[in-house]
Amino acid sequence: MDPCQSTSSREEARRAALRQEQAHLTRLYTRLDAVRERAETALREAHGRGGGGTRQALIEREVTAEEQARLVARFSSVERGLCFGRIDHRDGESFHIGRIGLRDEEHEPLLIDWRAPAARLFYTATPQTPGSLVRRRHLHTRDRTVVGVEDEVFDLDGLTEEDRRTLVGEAALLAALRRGRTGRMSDIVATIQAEQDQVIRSGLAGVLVVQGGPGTGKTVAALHRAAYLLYTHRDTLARRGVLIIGPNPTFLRYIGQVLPSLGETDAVPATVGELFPGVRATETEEPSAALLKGDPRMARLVAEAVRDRQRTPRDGDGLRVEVDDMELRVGQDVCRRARDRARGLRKPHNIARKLYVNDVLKDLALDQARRLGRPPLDDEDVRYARASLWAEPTVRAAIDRLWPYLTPQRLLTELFADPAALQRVARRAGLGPDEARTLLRPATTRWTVSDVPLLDEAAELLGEDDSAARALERVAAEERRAEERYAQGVLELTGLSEQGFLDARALAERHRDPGARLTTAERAWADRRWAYGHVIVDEAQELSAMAWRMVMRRVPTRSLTIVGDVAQTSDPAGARSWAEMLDPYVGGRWRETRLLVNYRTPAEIMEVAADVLAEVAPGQQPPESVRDGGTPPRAVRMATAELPEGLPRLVEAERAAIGEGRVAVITARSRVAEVRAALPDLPSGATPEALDSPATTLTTTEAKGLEFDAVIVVDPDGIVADSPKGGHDLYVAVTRATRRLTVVHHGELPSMLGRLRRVRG
Ligand SMILES: Nc1ncnc2c1ncn2[C@@H]1O[C@H](COP(=O)(O)OP(=O)(O)OP(=O)(O)O)[C@@H](O)[C@H]1O
Repeated sequence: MDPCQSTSSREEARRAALRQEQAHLTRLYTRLDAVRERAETALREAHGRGGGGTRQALIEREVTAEEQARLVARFSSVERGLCFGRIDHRDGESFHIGRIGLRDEEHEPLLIDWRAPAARLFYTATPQTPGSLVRRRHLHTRDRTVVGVEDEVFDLDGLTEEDRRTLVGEAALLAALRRGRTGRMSDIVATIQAEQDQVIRSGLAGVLVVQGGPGTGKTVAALHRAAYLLYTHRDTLARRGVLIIGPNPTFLRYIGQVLPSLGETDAVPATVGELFPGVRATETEEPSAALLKGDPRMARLVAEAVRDRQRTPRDGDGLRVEVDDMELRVGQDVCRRARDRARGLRKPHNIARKLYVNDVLKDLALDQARRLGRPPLDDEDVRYARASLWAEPTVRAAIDRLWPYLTPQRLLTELFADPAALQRVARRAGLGPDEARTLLRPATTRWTVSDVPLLDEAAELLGEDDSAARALERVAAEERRAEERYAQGVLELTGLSEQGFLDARALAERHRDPGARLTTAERAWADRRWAYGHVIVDEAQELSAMAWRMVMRRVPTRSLTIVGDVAQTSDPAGARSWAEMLDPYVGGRWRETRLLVNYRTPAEIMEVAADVLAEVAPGQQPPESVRDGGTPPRAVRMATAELPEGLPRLVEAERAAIGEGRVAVITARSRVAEVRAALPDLPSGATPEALDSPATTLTTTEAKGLEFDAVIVVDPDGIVADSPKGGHDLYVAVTRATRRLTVVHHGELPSMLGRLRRVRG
């Protein structure tokens, strides 16, 4: 802003800038309406063409319909905030920046996609390093109207006379940060900061770790990175998909709108508890069990559990089976040899089982022939006899006892419910008797989040007998190649290959059968062995060593973005350092970016959080707040007996204080029942309504990654005492607030919260 401008000339400048930008915005929306209309018409026509015609016509119609539907969805998703910025270059060229790229009828650019290289300076230019920019302008719009503009001038002399007259200044970022929370994370395309831009546009290959304190925009930057990578590497990533791992279902709902609002739908969100198809675990373990189940020694335990199911008969007589009133026998030594031979294959248990079964069946067949007085069997006779013996339920049952076909679920359910087997297997895996007892539980217990990596580990070691499927797949692969060659021809004919939305393989896949019409996300979701093109792990500090083993199997290319804060680790099996977690997989070949500015929590609250951090993780640096908050954070003393009356009163007062925003009451897992009883009308953090309600109750675990206008933390001592990482949980809890923080305590206020202003309840 030009300091010499008087108030009235500033107002005049503002109005002129608004008029200028409104004219361009109107043009943009007119163009958006036109391209959307065209896509809708094309879609209607494609649907209207009926089912007849040649194969070529059928494929063309399919291509058109799918692509036009995709375009309609994309154009509709960018309606809000279509254009949010403009950059002016020294050579007089100027570009408007928006959610998507648009060109006019003459193919001249009207709007540059925020992810395109031409938009980069909008995010990275600073007064020290402006590049070729003379000005950056932020546009504030409501529906299709420009309601504000804000300029940063890098070179006043570089502006034209008219531009100088329309200079306007106002902090776009701070305006965005002060907005009341809606219960859903919003995109930040308009205000991405330079340090975040580096994260977003970092290359696809390799492992990028984004370490940063609470509120530094790690999550939001990672989501924009997903959108950027999908835009820049669409060919690879649209086919293989991007997996986004978050700490719990509420968090995934919280971030769920960001990518669709950026026009991207190819990402697959999941918690660790959902990564094993067919199991959807949400419950967590007691800290001691969670710690043990996350320990890398569990990989050995699972391996030993599998070996334990590859047995030889205990009876010195070997295997004895009744078939047609005759007892057949196979000696113990023969069974042992068959077992050793099958193990020697070094194949998964269920695959190696075939060899074992064949060996034992052969000996049973020989024994049967001997007992029936038949002449020696040739190979053909053996094959026949084996097949008919395998059809006998008694034979199957006997062999199953020695080398059963196992699913991961069966293996672990039976292991955890069998004290003797657990002790035996644990001893062989190097675990102590007490540790084995920690794992013991009834067979009816539901799967927990910590069980899921163990199921995945078991699935790797057990394998599936898919030889028949593989034979079919070989035939299908040849057919597929022929279809792709054909589809490539169609794409070239329709010109769609140039637009880059679809490639021959994707087209051939979609056309082949109804199953293939599933989206990438749907196919990936159902397939445990799906290899993603890129994986983003949020709140990554919470993942145990066993969970990392599972995640790494999902991304053999090791193209990952790992987002987290080791100072916020609350899972007992979580990370103490990134090196400890990552080195086993990439041997030191990972790059780290640190985000240092807190965009969420006002400075007054962050000072309190910094005291907590100094106590629980000395040496860790808290991030610096970008803004002051006004309301000093406070402590309210309330006896436990007063909670039923005092808490609802407090929640009401906070709601009144913040107006439109959201209130959260956060407490320890051990206190949450009591707190929920005092606030029966509030939904709990684990329910789908939690985010849409004006107020909610959460445990510290459920509050991970979320934010609220006002936060009431109940019983800080209880939070600290609740688990070995309780201090870190308290740090998480006090850093969830965007405006107001209240701590409710019944005893003495912990000294690390001494900075809070004490008030009466
Ligand atoms: N450049 C930005 N412009 C506008 N808002 C931003 C920007 N960067 C971050 N924010 C906002 O700051 C808040 C915190 O961001 P985010 O949740 O991504 O932080 P985080 O580092 O993941 O935090 P935590 O570790 O505590 O979960 C969000 O409301 C986010 O939208």
